[in-house]
Amino acid sequence: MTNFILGLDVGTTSVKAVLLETDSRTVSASHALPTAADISHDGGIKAREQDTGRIIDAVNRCVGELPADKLLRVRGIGLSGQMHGVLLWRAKSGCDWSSGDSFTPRDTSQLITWQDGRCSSEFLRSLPNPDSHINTATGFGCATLFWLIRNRPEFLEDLTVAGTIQDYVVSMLCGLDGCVMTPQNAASWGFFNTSTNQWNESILKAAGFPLHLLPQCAPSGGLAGKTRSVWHGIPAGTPVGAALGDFQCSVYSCMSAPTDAVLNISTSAQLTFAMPADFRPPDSPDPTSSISYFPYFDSSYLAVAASLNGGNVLATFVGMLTSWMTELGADLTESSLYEKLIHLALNQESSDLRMIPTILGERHDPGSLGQVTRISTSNLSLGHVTRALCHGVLSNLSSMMPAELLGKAGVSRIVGSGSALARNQVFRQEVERAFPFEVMYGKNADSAVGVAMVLSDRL
Ligand SMILES: Nc1ncnc2c1ncn2[C@@H]1O[C@H](COP(=O)(O)OP(=O)(O)O)[C@@H](O)[C@H]1O
Ligand SMILES: O=C(CO)[C@@H](O)[C@H](O)[C@H](O)[C@H](O)COP(=O)(O)O
Repeated sequence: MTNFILGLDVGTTSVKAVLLETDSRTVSASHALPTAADISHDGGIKAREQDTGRIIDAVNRCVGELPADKLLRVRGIGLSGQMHGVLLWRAKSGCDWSSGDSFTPRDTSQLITWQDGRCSSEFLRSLPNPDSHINTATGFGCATLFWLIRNRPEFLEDLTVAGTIQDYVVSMLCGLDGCVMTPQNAASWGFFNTSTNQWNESILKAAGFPLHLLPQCAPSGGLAGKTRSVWHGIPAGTPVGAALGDFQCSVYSCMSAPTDAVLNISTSAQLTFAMPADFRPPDSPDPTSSISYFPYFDSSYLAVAASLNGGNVLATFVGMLTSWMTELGADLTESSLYEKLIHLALNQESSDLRMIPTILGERHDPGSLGQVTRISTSNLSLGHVTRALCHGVLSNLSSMMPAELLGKAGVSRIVGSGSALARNQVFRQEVERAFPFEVMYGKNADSAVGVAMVLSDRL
């Protein structure tokens, strides 16, 4: 009888769930749901937070949509999700299982995400130098926790455990008292040395960081525990993998040769290729470099241009138009707006309007925000603007990781993944124009499939 692995990706915009057949390694069922979890804040500290209850509600609904007979035959659960972010919860009371075969969050904070901008450059300069090759940026878990200790110490009083949102789900499913984190997610928090796979404990301690909030480290691809209860029909005692990074899992789902680069566009965007097996990163970070080296599996690394400005650029434009239309008394759903904008931009093959769409800055250059230039009377249509936005996202990525660099690394093909790329043909056209390589689009190429494959390969 066929068995399945459940793969779940808790993204910034949506939750994706897939059932992967263990024998054939094919996707048998899948479902995605938006989390609609953003909490609005007015200016001030540039906070970007999400409501934990809404995210978990989307996770539960998404899994609940999968075929019940197949959920009974799930033999392993893998989670990936948005990296860098942090939420806190109270040990032993982080969730409530009393409603039956699913859980709801109880004593938790909101999720402070990778898009958070509260750590200014001045604040980051006040932090100790890490013993890590990865530079600490705003939105990184350890930087956010430092900010909370210094600015909102009361926030940490009753909450005793910290992790990413995907680590939280794993802990709740397994009924763990603490948090288990893989190097993939730990590296994304900063102050973690990927050569020794250890936190910078002495550096953090000397700077007054609450060491008890550092998760325990587990290998990427290893197990965190077993489900403590039946969950949507999935039997109690089912093995659960320690959570992985969404970026590494999207690569796992579709990189089939060392000559492949992977381009993922979801809320953010990443262009990446695998470093040779013997590559070891430098001892210290280069804060001005647009390329970083993130741990993959078994001491290997991926070189990545991780852009903060991907599908969210278009989502912000759609959000802006929606609110303008509301103010003007018109009404159009977001999905029909996407459809119309994409259609209009496809009819506008190119534009002389120039958009630098870095509305969140970039980690290597946080001060460089978006710009629009070459505005004329003839390039103000929605087709021009949408085309220029999509072109700008790809130009920015190709400036962070130029084609020549990819060529020198031996790349001969780009594999596309992520739903923003899959759903937007204008993005796909711009990828093909930005890079002189064959571009192919992975079928089912995304993080939920990747994390299920990892578990299936390693269980
Ligand atoms: N109806 C739509 N048509 C085309 N693109 C869309 C649509 N809705 C959302 N998107 C794009 O998808 C992006 C989110 O992709 P998703 O894979 O859900 O993100 P994440 O994995 O970060 O949660 C948005 O930022 C937006 O660019
Ligand atoms: O910075 C990196 C990797 O270094 C990020 O891109 C990482 O993948 C994060 O998880 C994303 O920013 C969030 O992912 P997504 O929701 O945009 O898919």
